[in-house]
Amino acid sequence: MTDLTKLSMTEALAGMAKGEFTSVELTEAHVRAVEASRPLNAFITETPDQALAMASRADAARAKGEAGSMNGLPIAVKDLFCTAGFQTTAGSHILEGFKPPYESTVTANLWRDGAVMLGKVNLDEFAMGSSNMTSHFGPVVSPWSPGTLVQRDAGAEEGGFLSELTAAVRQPHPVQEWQWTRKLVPGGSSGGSAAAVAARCAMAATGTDTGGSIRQPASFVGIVGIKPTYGRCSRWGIVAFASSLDQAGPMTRTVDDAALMLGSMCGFDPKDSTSVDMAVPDFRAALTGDIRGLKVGIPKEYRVDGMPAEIEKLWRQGIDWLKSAGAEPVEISLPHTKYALATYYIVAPAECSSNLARYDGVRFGLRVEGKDLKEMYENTRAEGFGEEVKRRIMIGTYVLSAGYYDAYYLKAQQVRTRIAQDFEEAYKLCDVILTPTAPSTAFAIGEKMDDPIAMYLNDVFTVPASLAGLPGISVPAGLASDGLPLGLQILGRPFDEATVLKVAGVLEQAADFNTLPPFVAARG
Ligand SMILES: NC(=O)C[C@H](N)C(=O)O
Repeated sequence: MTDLTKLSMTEALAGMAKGEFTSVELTEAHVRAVEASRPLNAFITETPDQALAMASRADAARAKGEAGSMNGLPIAVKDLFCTAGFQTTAGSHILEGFKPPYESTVTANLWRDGAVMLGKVNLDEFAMGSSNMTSHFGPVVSPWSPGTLVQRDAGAEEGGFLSELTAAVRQPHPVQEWQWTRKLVPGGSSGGSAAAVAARCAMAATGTDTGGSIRQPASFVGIVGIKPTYGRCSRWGIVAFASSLDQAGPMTRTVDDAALMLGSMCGFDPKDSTSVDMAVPDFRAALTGDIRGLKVGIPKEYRVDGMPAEIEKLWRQGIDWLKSAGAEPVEISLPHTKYALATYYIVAPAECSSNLARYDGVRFGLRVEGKDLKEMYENTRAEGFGEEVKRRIMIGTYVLSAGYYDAYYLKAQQVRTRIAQDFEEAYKLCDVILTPTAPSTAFAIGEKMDDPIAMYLNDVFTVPASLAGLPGISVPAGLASDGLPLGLQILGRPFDEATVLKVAGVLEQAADFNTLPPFVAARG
């Protein structure tokens, strides 16, 4: 029988429709893969019982002819989405043990369409980071990290304290252990989502992207990740980081899967005042492969100093691929790009400082007592938040404070408008924009942690579209000379995810990226 964990979601749907296997079988295979992938630390909470119960319901629905668009597909959920009755931590100590009494709209939509929940996956604390290193639950290890599978003879090792008699009757059994030579980050903040999908333990995962959190990890682990237009997916029930930027989106192994899952996740939701009441197109139908005559903008300002030659080369390769498919590259200018990072790292912390004020020890999760109410607040927040979150709360509080508001926050909002106008102008000349997703391949766990600015630079190509609220996708485009994946990013006009996905499909075909991460190749 085929290895069910290697199928794409659309292949699995076809297999289940033909009766080749059931959702329960598909889910069991993934539950085993989740267990085998524990060395990656991708999951904060595994929910195998829930998964199998949902899978049987999906099989029953299929038998009755009531299969939804995601029927029976086992997926992972970033631990930033509230899941009713299941711990939702946001990767933070302050929310440890918090079981929401309600379900986020995005996950509710996925369950409505028959998807199966394998568990909740790790992330940077409150989605603040580009490495998954800021999680209270420890870093996630990328399945691309080099290492070897070691067979250890457990029986023989235990021999030390077994009597000779027991040792004689006991059969030594081999234990498989993965030994890392170097541990790499999966990117972030949706690092657990990225690792789980790349490691073939989840067929897909939900992610969220505030300044690149879906696209950068997708690039680091060689998968597809789309951040839809701001307002396309409901933010209701997603733990808020920066409300004017946060967007949910799918992380998958193919563009077709991304189109399928996005269709299920999005849609108007009256519970989110920024949700846009607009029909959801059939995203899969847009994947025609026909991009003849389409104008692809190449922003000259994205040639940043110090960008490795390899990334530049891959970008050129991407242009050639689209050209041979009949698209027309045009040079465009996004003149305010150089202010995007600084703008983002004022706006996002400002909103975070306000959003995170609610964690006071009274309403959710952790409470650390003190001699009075004020001391209880201080103790709870001092113990509950990690370093990066505290840094952002402090920056945010500073830029919003009297005397600095005009100089920082207001100015940043004005620059944000300029950045959005740059894109408006550019889209008069082109239909989509092609750029690299990230300025490097994955780095080692521990690197850049003492240099926040170096960490923030990861977002240099992703934040401009976030500030402008535009859709963007990262597609795996190849391997760099260090053997690690690199992605290319396609940005589109507001609510034109269909074209973004169509172009992504063409890139996907041209790149034909199908290398398995070493961790998966060793698992067999
Ligand atoms: N949340 C995100 O989109 C990630 C971004 N690197 C940040 O730390 O804000």
